[in-house]
Amino acid sequence: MYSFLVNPHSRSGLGASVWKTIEPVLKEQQVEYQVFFTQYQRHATRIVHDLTKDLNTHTLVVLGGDGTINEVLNGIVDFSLVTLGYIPIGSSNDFARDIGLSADPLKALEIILHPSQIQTMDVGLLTYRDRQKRRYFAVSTGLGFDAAICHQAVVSRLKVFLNKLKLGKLTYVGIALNRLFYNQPVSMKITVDSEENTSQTFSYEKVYFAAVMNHRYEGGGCMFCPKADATDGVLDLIVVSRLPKWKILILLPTAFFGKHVYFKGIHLLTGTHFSIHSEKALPVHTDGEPIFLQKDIEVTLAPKRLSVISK
Ligand SMILES: Nc1ncnc2c1ncn2[C@@H]1O[C@H](COP(=O)(O)OP(=O)(O)OP(=O)(O)O)[C@@H](O)[C@H]1O
Repeated sequence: MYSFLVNPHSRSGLGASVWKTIEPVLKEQQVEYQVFFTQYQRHATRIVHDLTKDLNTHTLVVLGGDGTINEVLNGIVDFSLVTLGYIPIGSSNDFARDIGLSADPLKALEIILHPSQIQTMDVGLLTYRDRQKRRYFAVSTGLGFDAAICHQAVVSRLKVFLNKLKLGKLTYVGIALNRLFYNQPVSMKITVDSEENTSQTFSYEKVYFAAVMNHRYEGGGCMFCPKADATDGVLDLIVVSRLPKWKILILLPTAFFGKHVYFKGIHLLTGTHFSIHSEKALPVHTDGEPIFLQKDIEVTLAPKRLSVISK
């Protein structure tokens, strides 16, 4: 039995119309399925928690964007009991981009119904407020400028307008320029635990953002950590610091090709646990979904991995 989680609101309303093309195929192929439509923010988490708390195996199929994937992850009671299928219809789709999932909903559905490859993927775990609060992430979590863009995108009318023109990705470019102008860089102290159980602390001045990535892309195709691999058992960190704003304007387009790594001021590290302390409270996101301002976050890997239909 397939359980479909449909965010009708994804890409400003595309979700509902895509479902209308998916459902006839399921009926025609006599697929056993149930469907849940999300009605409000974080509803997907609640639905998935209720579904998976029976501790049976489940195949969950998400029709939405990275934000819906994030909400679904945070509802799963035991990752090892779930197989995830994904029909990417969001604005940024960074999770799908790295796995190479088809952007054509009917092709993606065909793969989900007849999979030839299931990948076991790492899941990231963010904790904050002295580990009292936690959120899983599929793609990345970040503190600073990248999260400020996500915070702004949630309230942006620009996103709705550009999504209607099928140019949703441009939302992030427009908002990035705006945030770059207003956000001031800060100092950060970052402790990284490596795979070999060594721990090192680094201090950075004038940091625009620090992002811990499980996949290579965030922000709608920026390959911030070109070596990130969601199957390697480690997380990748990027810190962007000590760069004049005009240089960041030049750097950002190069990040679409992973060429930003050659700029002085880009720091890349890998590890299994990161403690990040910022001089000031900054916006935080997981998979593009905003979390209130934080000064201290910790990022690590969830103890269990998730099976994802990839081909
Ligand atoms: N019925 C609903 N009405 C309003 N918002 C909803 C509804 N269902 C889910 N949401 C919210 O929609 C937000 C965005 O969803 P999603 O990530 O699927 O699409 P997107 O923003 O277009 O894509 P991306 O995250 O890839 O940019 C999530 O924060 C989710 O909580």
